[in-house]
Amino acid sequence: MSIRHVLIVDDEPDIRELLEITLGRMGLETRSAGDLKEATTRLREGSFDLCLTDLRLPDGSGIQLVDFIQRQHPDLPVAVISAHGTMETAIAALKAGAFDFVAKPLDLERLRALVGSALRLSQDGAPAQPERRRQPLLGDSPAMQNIRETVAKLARSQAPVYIHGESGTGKELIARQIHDLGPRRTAPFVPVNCGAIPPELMESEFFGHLKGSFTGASADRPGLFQAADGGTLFLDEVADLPLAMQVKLLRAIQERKIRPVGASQEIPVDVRILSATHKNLAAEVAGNRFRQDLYFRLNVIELQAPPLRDRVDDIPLLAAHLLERIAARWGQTPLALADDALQALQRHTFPGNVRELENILERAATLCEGRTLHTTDLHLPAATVAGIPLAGDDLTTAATGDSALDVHLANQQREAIRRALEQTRWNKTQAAELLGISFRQLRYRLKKLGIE
Ligand SMILES: Nc1ncnc2c1ncn2[C@@H]1O[C@H](COP(=O)(O)OP(=O)(O)OP(=O)(O)O)[C@@H](O)[C@H]1O
Repeated sequence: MSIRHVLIVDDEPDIRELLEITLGRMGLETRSAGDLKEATTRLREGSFDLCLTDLRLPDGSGIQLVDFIQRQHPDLPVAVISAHGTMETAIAALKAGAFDFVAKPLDLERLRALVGSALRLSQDGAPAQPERRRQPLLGDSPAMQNIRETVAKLARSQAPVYIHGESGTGKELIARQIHDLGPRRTAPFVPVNCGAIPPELMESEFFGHLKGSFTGASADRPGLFQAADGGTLFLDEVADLPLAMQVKLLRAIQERKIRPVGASQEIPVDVRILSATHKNLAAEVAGNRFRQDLYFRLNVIELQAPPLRDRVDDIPLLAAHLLERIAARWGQTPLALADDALQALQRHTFPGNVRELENILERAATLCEGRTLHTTDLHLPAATVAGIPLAGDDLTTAATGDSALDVHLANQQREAIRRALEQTRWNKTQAAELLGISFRQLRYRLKKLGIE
């Protein structure tokens, strides 16, 4: 491989020398600059594979350099060196697009790991995992444009990102994009639904186990951390982790080491952690259901996935894309969406967000006889069709009133739920998914509407 070049920016000669020696021993060529002005000159003169900059420079801040590199040399990864106790500035640098940060006094092992990852980032043209076609994160609304820009910046960093948003808003898709656009893209992206693992199997699922370590452990088995080594572990529904597991997870993240069940030795792992939940994690912390120390670890950077009802302008594009996806699955040409149907969709409140839109279109495409979907094909709630917006997702409030419209709406809901339950042979989890609502919402509605 050709020699890689690193630009070191620090005003302290001792630190510059330490970095030059450490990186030199890694076989890297270094150039140094003592301030912002010199750094920009060096950047103009030569081409680099990595820039390491101090955050405090005599003529400005390292964040200014991060900004400059983002604009002028977008393919160059930049990592920042922060003085001890200036976590906030380090996070600001990550948000500005820095790849990672190391704290002073420098931990050389950590520095070497950082440089290794950064150089993978600057290696041109590393393809994403080949077997999976990347799904785009669609939407032209300002909120989605903002998310895409932030995702592109966060992809270059190593920071943990916590994605908050309602069910079906695209949290997993956002996490995948962060992985796919970053230096870890050639390694696995491993999503795990923390709420779906039985508590007694959790430790073994995350950390693996050795043969014979418990009844049923008939062979050595690697865990999710090993599966994601070099890549990204996406902890979906992270609020559902039991407290005992939260302690173990925090340790694994802090130490960057895990111990498989039944093993006596710890093994090092290199995993970037992304997490998400539809719950309010801060409230979970306040209610003592989620450990504050783990919350701070996961939530270095927070991203909000906006609900679909707050970006109705995205619905036409999303609907067209989803209809194409459905048609491709069936080997057919996509159905068209009539104006009346589009308008009805834009009035709907989408408690299940993009996933609900997908389900509505899939159901409509299955049942529709022609090549164009009209409002009636969508089976939306009567109030939506009639243009009567109902607050939030709670259509069930309608069932408590006495008016003819209330009764009519309650009947409509009862019918839709019954149909979904029949279609899924009374599997409530699947029925909820089909209806684009959460399991809890379905249970609540069943009770409220008196469905046995
Ligand atoms: N902006 C988007 N562009 C294209 N497809 C999207 C977008 N947002 C969501 N989707 C699609 O909607 C579906 C749900 O998305 P995803 O699973 O990422 O949501 P989620 O927020 O993780 O859901 P949950 O909270 O239930 O786990 C997926 O099929 C995804 O591809």
